[in-house]
Amino acid sequence: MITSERMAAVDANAAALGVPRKQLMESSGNAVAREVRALADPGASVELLCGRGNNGGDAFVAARFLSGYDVTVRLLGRPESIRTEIARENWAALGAAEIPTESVTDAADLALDDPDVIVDAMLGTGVAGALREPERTAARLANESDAAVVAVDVPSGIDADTGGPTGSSAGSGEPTGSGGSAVRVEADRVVTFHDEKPGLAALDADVTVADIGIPAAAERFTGPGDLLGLGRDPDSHKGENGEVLVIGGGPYTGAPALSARSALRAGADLVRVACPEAVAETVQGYSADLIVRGLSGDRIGPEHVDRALELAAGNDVVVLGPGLGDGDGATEFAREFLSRYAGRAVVDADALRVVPEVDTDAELICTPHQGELVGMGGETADDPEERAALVRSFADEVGHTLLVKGAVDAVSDGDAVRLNRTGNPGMTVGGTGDVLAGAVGALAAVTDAFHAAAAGAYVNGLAGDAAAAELGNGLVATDLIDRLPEATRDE
Ligand SMILES: NC(=O)C1=CN([C@@H]2O[C@H](COP(=O)(O)OP(=O)(O)OC[C@H]3O[C@@H](n4cnc5c(N)ncnc54)[C@H](O)[C@@H]3O)[C@@H](O)[C@H]2O)[C@H](O)CC1
Ligand SMILES: [K+]
Repeated sequence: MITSERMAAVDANAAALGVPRKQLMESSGNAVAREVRALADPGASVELLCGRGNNGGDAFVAARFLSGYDVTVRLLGRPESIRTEIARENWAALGAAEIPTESVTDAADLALDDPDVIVDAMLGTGVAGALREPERTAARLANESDAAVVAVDVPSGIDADTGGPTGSSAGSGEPTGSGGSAVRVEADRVVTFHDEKPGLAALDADVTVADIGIPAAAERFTGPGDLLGLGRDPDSHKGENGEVLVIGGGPYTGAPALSARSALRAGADLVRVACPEAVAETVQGYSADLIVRGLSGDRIGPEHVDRALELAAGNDVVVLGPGLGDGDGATEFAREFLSRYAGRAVVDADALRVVPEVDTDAELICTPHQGELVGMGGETADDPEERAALVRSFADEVGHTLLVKGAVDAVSDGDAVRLNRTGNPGMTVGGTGDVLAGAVGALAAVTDAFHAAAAGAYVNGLAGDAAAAELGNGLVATDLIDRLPEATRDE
């Protein structure tokens, strides 16, 4: 099963792996044509109802694969209004190949000549709201005809994620808000691409999943698609893009500052640091962009839990551990803090060891390297696939998301697993783990824990690769921070 949102991410990842959308559309169109061939012999009449997006583009390709059939390609809209370049290219290819096309803009001009097969390629996953005209009328005509109806990717008017009508948030199959009942194509067959869609199972249609050549690596590994949708809403206000509290420092002062600055560069609006008073000035000295809150004394200990919880309450995410040290008081603090905190937290460094034993309502993203993973009671292996399986089962066991750092990072929430290949040996320098924890913290303020961990690993490695390209093995952790804004851009 794959949601529309994940499908878009995987699509972008495939393009980054050298399999561009045009190639995918070619395979999609081919798969649609195969379905038509299975339904009707050559000579049969096939009406392709095409929208102006890529769903329509799939049908332009299908028409090319249907030589021997009496094909009509009917575009709902003017050719100039075809929205994507690849769909336009495939439309142009029809003309060049002398495959008959028609374009209809007015619903009143729509009529179907009793075809044997109708291909519904009006709307796929790019639909917004209930069907408009002329799609609405075309859907009615398709439903009234005796033809076998083959839907491309998803029947037009159906939300692929819910199975309900498009434009209804309930997705329950109930009519949409504007009074009229929702029109949707009642398909006999659906050719859907790459993987099953959650909304198709309940439909009264035969569903075929067509492999369109998206490599498994596009799902298995992080890629640029994992950043889609993480960009800022242009209308947002200060604080809406994430408020992060870093709790750490004491024996080390650089670590919490690195995490905090990283969170800012990865997109958080406000980042606060709670650290011992004795080092507060030093931490503040690293950057005027940080809001530093002192906790009495020179080490964080259990006496600071109340204050830390108070500070945490105003934030979306806590990053716990950078520079905390492994003293008994710090460990006790981490244990008690987590047992009383119920929000979302990234846990790193010396705070990791308390995770397996602590009883917490918090949602944690733990960022151990192999050694720390073993320290937590987890297992590791040399083979990356085996290691990924172990990370998955350990995440399931502890009930939290794990991001296990290595040459290839492994991320799992106990269910899904994603691997990250960005990064380079130059990043074994001190502080890059603090940068990662901060970046994941910033992302966890705007998306779910698993997505934040995967995207955080990806951007951290990408920033490291950009730094290494310029500085080789001379890179330092702050070089990554400087390159995070570019690495996190989602276009
Ligand atoms: N990897 C993939 O996901 C692949 C997908 N393919 C196909 O592409 C479609 C999705 O294409 P997209 O261009 O994003 O959107 P649509 O074609 O579904 O439609 C967008 C288009 O339709 C118009 N529109 C939107 N809402 C309405 C409405 N309520 N009523 C009428 N018209 C509407 C508007 O103009 C939009 O721009 C996917 O389903 C697959 O079929 C591939 O080709 C292969 C890879
Ligand atoms: K469709």
